[in-house]
Amino acid sequence: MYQHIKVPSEGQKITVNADMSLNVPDQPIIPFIEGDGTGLDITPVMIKVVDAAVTRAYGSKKKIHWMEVYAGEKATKVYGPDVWFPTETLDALRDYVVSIKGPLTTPIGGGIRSLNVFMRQELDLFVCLRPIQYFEGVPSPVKEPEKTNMVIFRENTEDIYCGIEFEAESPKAKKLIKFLQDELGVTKIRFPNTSGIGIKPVSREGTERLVRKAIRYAIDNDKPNVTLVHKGNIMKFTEGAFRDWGYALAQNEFGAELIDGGPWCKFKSPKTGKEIIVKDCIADAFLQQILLRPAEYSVIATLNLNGDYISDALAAQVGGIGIAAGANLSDSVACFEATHGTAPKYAGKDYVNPGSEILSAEMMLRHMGWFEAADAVIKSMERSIKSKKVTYDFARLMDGATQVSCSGFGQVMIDNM
Ligand SMILES: NC(=O)C1=CN([C@@H]2O[C@H](COP(=O)(O)OP(=O)(O)OC[C@H]3O[C@@H](n4cnc5c(N)ncnc54)[C@H](OP(=O)(O)O)[C@@H]3O)[C@@H](O)[C@H]2O)C=CC1
Ligand SMILES: O=C(O)CCC(=O)C(=O)O
Ligand SMILES: [Mg+2]
Repeated sequence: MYQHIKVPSEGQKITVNADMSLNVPDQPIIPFIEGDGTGLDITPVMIKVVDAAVTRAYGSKKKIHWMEVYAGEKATKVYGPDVWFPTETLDALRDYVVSIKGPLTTPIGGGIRSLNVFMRQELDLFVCLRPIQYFEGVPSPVKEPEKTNMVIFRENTEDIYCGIEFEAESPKAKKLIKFLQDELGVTKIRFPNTSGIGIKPVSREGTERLVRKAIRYAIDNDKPNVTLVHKGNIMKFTEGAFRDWGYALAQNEFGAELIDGGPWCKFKSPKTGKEIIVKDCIADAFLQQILLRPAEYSVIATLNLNGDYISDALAAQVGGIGIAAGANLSDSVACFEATHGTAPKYAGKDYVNPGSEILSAEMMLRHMGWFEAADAVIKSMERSIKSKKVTYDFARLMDGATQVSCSGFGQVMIDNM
């Protein structure tokens, strides 16, 4: 069926029911993309730790059958020099429903466009879910890191991030500038002859499906508030519309009522009866609020680029992107991945923290309903950090730490299971 992907001889596919719940067999086949750069280091460690957690939780009753699929530099070696994201990789990620990937490199300026963005768009993985959780003992630059407890819902398919761009002085950029000037009456492009042009599409459908997921998450997980983060004062019809559509959805679909004339609004959780507040914050102010008043923010719904910046900033508050986990989700398909990139200077050195990909796998196990295995990962992570046997990123900030390698930390986690 596939050209280069080898389907494991044992194991079955995860399937999706009509109501979008999953059928997870005891022996599921899970596709994984190793990733570029430090993906080579962290992905094998993630697999070992997850296998140990599954065995710890279920003995021989359950087992993941890993199926390697290719993207990035490895794909060009397997499929040929220009094949960065083979169609059969997309097919496998879609067909097998739940997958995990290491980071993929995107060159700056020229070269290929982001393979990560490509995958999210092609599979319509419209939610980038990034929980920010603090583990006791993790060194943090803030005084009270435990007050940072947020979950980011980042729109994953739209915005300036989606790659509609035209290079300065190219015929297309010239044509677009002329169209803007002649047809749309745009008079204020500073340096029109040398401007590159980027387009920022933000739709009502795209906003609503993201904000709906964020509000449902708040209901299902007993969270006190959802904050729409935007730069709508400046970009009125994209980021401002995101805010307005988000508030309208809260009122129309969840029955939220205005607080003191709005725009903040609130509704009672149908699960707990507690109030959930829907509010908004302009993105620049938000970046200082999360440092100064983190306890006031819980679920964050935001646009693609804001969500990218906010993810790394919040991760730093609880110890850095070495332990920042994430998921790309559609209504049916899920591909889990760390928040960080390929950290090329550390590639192949068995050096970096595998925690972010391990915790992304923990989210994957929870998504599959394998809660006991997910709990085993979390407990082991807690114990391992407390033991102070940690990778360089924590060791350089922790008193009395013993620095271990990437694979060494994986072993520490397995020993602590
Ligand atoms: N989803 C994806 O696949 C993503 C891909 N990328 C791509 O990755 C490439 C490199 O991007 P770059 O901007 O350097 O960002 P990275 O996230 O790769 O690295 C930035 C810094 O974060 C720290 N860091 C990253 N990974 C780890 C880890 N596992 N453990 C501990 N610390 C870590 C390191 O800090 P220090 O130097 O202090 O040790 C590193 O120098 C780019 O091509 C980018 O496009 C970026 C983000 C996401
Ligand atoms: O696609 C990339 O190279 C970067 C993506 C990124 O930084 C992210 O999704 O957080
Ligand atoms: Mg990023």
